[in-house]
Amino acid sequence: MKMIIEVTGLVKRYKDYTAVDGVNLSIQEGEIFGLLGPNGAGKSTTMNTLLGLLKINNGTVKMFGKDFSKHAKEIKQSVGYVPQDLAFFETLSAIDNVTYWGKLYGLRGKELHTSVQEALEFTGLWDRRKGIAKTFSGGMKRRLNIACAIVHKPRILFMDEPTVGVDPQSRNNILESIKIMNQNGMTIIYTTHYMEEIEAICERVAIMDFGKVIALGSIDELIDSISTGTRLSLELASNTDAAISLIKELEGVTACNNINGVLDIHLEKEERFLTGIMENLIRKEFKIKSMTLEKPNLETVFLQLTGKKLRD
Ligand SMILES: Nc1ncnc2c1ncn2[C@@H]1O[C@H](COP(=O)(O)OP(=O)(O)OP(=O)(O)O)[C@@H](O)[C@H]1O
Repeated sequence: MKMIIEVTGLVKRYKDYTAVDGVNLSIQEGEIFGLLGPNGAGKSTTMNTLLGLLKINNGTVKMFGKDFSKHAKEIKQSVGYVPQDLAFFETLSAIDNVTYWGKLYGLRGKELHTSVQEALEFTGLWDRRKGIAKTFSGGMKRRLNIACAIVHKPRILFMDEPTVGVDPQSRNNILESIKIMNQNGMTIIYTTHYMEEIEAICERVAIMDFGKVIALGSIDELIDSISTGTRLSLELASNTDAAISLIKELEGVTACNNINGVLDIHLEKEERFLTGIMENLIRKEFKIKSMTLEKPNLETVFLQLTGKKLRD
């Protein structure tokens, strides 16, 4: 697998405060790589150092196999950036904004014209190309932000929380377009504190907290790495306490408590333990009124590693 970004021992300090503290990352060409972490974890700072927007205090960054500090100008030609804050001119039209960014990246003439049209078509803004940016809805502004970032057809696209403040439909549109860009060969680095977005689009993820990468791998690998299993909430028609005695004895059950009349059951990971509980309850003629199942996810991984929730 070809590494398109290699980061070693990255440190970034703001005066005395260490915002990025010895980060190592290897990002493969063609993947959608997620940087997940709570507010202030150091995701944007990491991204901004990789983009050369912030000077690093220590460590090395290589992109396309080249040392960033020596080949910054050349590398930047093949990199795009969708910043967290909207980065276009409010008083210009969509087409003028994207053309401006295309020119900044050195596009001219027919190539510029075609690339601008493609970027606006891809983001669904071609029909509104003459509209002034400040009159656009939140979702359209986010899409314009993306169009400006991809006009020069970068090989790597950094996206810093590109769905902040958009409605669910626009969010889904943005996530779908990221998948299409990726299928067309673009490597995407995506930061968010929404675990659901990472689960929807990313192949691998680095979880950050206090400037450090505390876990790195595919979503399945990270979930497999923790001991927390499935949690089952079960409401029975009657005989809840009798059910507790039964369930506690079953294989794979690590805890079973009565919380306000609802059974809170913690299970080891395998599916067969859940089947075992159901079979036993039915055999003993317990009547189930309702049940919910909570499988471990990236939030659980974060909780187990740090003792806190992603969005605390
Ligand atoms: N210019 C700055 N000067 C001083 N401290 C800063 C500066 N920028 C960021 N920080 C601090 O560095 C830490 C990491 O910030 P950063 O923006 O990288 O986090 P983040 O994970 O991207 O958070 P968010 O999800 O809120 O964007 C925070 O504690 C933040 O307050």
